Amino acid sequence: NPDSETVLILGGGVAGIIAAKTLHEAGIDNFILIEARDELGGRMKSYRFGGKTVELGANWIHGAKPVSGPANPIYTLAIKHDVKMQYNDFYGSLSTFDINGTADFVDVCRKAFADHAKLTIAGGERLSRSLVDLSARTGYALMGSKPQTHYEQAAEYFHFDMEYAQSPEQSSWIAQAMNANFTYDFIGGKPLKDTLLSIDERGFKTVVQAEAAEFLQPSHVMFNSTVTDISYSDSGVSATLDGGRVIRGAYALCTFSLGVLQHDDVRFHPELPVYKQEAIQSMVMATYTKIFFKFDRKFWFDTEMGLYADPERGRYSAWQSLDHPNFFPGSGIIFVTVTGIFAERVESLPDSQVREEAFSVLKQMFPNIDVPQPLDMFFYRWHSDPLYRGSYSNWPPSFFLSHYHNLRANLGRLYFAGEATSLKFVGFLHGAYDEGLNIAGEIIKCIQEEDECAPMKRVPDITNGDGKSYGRFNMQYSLY
Ligand SMILES: Cc1cc2nc3c(=O)[nH]c(=O)nc-3n(C[C@H](O)[C@H](O)[C@H](O)COP(=O)(O)OP(=O)(O)OC[C@H]3O[C@@H](n4cnc5c(N)ncnc54)[C@H](O)[C@@H]3O)c2cc1C
Repeated sequence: NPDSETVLILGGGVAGIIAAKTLHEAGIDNFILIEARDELGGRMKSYRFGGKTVELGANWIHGAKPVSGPANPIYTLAIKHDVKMQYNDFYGSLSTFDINGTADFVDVCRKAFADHAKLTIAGGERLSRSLVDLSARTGYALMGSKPQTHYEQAAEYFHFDMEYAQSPEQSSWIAQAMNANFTYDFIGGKPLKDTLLSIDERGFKTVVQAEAAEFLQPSHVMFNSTVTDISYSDSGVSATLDGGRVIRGAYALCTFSLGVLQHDDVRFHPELPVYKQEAIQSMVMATYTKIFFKFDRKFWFDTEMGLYADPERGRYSAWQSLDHPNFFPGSGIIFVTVTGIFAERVESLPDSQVREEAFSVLKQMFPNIDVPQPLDMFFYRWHSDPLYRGSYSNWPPSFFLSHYHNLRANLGRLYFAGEATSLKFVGFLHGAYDEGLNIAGEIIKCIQEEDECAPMKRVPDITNGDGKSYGRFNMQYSLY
């Protein structure tokens, strides 16, 4: 067993790897990284499909090289490790369809792009004036954007849900504005979508696997080790593995996804305090699912993206061609992305039904073509996987800044990090990176400077603030 000074890093995704690197660079090498799977990378998960490497999880570097600030650290690592990337003209290279085939509503999409920019700018202004949060739906309506037609709804879906994996009514306006402001450059009031797609045959995960190979020793990592229980106190932390083995450390950093924490896949001893549980259950673990198809030939659009307006908002709407000169020409691969509740529905269906439903959409998009049967189809069930329970976090309007502090706060020597604990970049790879770095920094302070071991900010009771104090009422129904 490791000695009592060991730092346990629970989870080998971006946050865990960057935390390990940060400890190493501070001269702390007695850490042990515990990972359930047999490789590092977490939600950077590649898969051989149709003769190519496709990405089931993260695929894009969003806001790679903002003019206004430092480069996205994932971009910096991708350059360092020579990961092959390609600019993805998500909004500019677009063909549009409806149930009767080609339908030109590119102008509607341009307006949706502008409306999304207005939402972001106005949300940023609310934030700087400390105005109360509202839903992005309310924000859109106040900006005059009220999608009615299937085209308007599909266009809004493409610009909003495809980023946050949930609808505007389910999403915080302020968090959306923060996310977009800190990730993308705004030039002339328009966000510059500086988005790169990894097309590396080694998989996008190379970004962190190659980085880890530079400093991780085999003795630092335990693969195929699923944590079932975490016991914590002011004097140490221990993790119990599936099978009963107990690993003890002086500190631990839990980087398991928000979904894992929400579903009690790991039990905590003592039970997590009520304020922590409230924070965990108040953030949302959204689902974003890519359904890959392989055909014997390409029969679809020549643009990078295809947007289909179904009468049901978000039903197999967003298609992306990988059989494109910029990506995998000649591959016969196309994928459709579904999000939110619809993605959870798709996960619950047998593969054959999903294949049939999506295939019938393709037939509607191309009524004049004898659409061939796909040779293969694949999608990953993120929502049901007990190692993730969803794809990434989305901040709902009922999540307050104090919840964020509580989600992130340490409990004695147990610390938390991951994309979900990032204020500026929630949901993103670079959010996970930033938090691996920040929280490792907290642990380092604690180890190296005894008096710096102060608890991180938390708010035990989140109360109604200005203008929202209802006064005291005697409730007719009472627990006590
Ligand atoms: C479909 C999809 C698309 C995405 N697209 C993008 C994108 O294009 N760009 C972008 O920036 N971000 C994207 N993301 C988000 C990005 O992948 C995440 O923000 C990031 O990878 C999270 O890293 P993490 O270290 O916080 O968590 P994780 O990667 O989840 O790491 C946690 C680790 O803990 C392990 N683990 C879990 N439970 C246990 C247990 N009980 N015992 C032991 N180990 C356990 C897991 O296996 C995992 O390796 C996407 C995510 C998904 C799923």
